[in-house]
Amino acid sequence: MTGDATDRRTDLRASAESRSRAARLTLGFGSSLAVAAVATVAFGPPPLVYQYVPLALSVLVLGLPHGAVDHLVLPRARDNPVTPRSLASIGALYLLFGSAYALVWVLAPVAAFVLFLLVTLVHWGQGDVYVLLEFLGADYLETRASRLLALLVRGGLPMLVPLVAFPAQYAFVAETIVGLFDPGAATALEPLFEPPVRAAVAVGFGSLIALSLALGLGRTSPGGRRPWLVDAAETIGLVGFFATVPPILAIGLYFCVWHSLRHVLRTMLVDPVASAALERGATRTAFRRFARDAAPLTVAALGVLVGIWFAVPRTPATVPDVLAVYLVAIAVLTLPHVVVVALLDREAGIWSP
Ligand SMILES: CC1=C(/C=C/C(C)=C/C=C/C(C)=C/C=O)C(C)(C)CCC1
Ligand SMILES: [Fe+2]
Repeated sequence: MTGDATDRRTDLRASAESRSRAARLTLGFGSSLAVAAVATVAFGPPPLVYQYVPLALSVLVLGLPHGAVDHLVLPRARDNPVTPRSLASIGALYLLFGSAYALVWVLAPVAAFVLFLLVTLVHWGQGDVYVLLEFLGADYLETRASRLLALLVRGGLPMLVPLVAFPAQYAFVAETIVGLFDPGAATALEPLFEPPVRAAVAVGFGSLIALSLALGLGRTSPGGRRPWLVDAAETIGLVGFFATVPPILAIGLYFCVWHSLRHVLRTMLVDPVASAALERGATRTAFRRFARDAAPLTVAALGVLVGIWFAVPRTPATVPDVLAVYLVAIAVLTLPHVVVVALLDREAGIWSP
C-alpha cells in the first residue's frame, strides 16, 4: 500500500478471497434474473397477484434490510468504533432528509415521484459502479466521466427500459402512488407514457448504452477483456430482462437479488467478522451476522411504513395501494441511504480515480 489515496480504499482491506466470493455470489444470484426472463418468454408472465411476491418478500428479505446497517457501515469502513455520536449522526441524517422528502410527497406528489425515479436511477447506478470496479476489476472505467456514464447506464436500465416496454403497468403504479396523496394529480404524468417520449427514451438511452460499452471496449487491455465481457453481458441481459418481464415483478426481483444483495455483500466486506466468514467460505455465517445487524433497523423501517400508511390521505384498500405505500416508504428511506452510500464510495475512492 502506498500513499493516502490507496490507503483510503478501505474495502481493499478485505481479502482477495472474500471479494472473489462476493463476486461469485453476485453473478450467481444475478443470473437468476435470466432464468426469470427465459421463463416469461416461454410461458408468459405469471398472473398479476404473483407478480407482487418478490416486492412483498423484499420487506423482510434483502430489500428493506439492505439499508438497515447504514448506522454501522461508515465507522466500519473507516476502521472506527460505532459510538453514540456516530449513531446519532446517521439518525439525524435519516430524520432530516426523510422528513423533508416526506413533506415533498404531501405537498407536490408528482414532483416527489419524478424525484424518486431519478434518485433510484442514481442510487442503483451508483451501486453497480462499485461492483464493476471492486468485484469485477473493471479497469477500463478509469476516468470519473466513464464511471458516470456507467452509472447512468446501469441505473437507467431498471427505470427506463420498463417505461419503453411496459408503459401501461408503469403508468398504473405511478398513478396509484401519486393518487395516495392527490387522486387528480397523476394526469400530469401522462405525457411520459406517450409513444414519442418512449421512442425518444429508447433511442437516447440505447445510444448511451452503445456509447458506454464501445468506449469501455476501446479502453480494455488486450489480455484483460473478461471484466468488460461480464459488464456487456450483464448490461445486455438486463435490457432483455426489463424488456420482457413486467415491471412490478422485474423490479421486485432486481431489488432483491441484484441491488440489495450486492450492497449487502459490500457491507460484509467492511465488516471484519462477515468478511472473514466469506473468506473461509462460511457464507451462511456471514448472512446470519448481517441479519442480526440489520434486524433492529428493519423493524424501525417497518415503523416508517406503518406511519406512512396512516398518514396518507386515502386509506390503502387494495394490493396496488399497499405497494404504493411501500414504495413511498422506500423513497423516504432511500434519500438518506444514498448519502451513506456516497460516503462509502468516498472511502473506497470510487469517484476520485
Ligand atoms: C415498482 C415499480 C416501479 C418503481 C420502483 C422504484 C422506483 C423502486 C425503488 C426502489 C429503491 C430506491 C430501493 C432502494 O434501494 C415503477 C418504475 C414505477 C414501474 C412499475 C413498478
Ligand atoms: Fe440501496
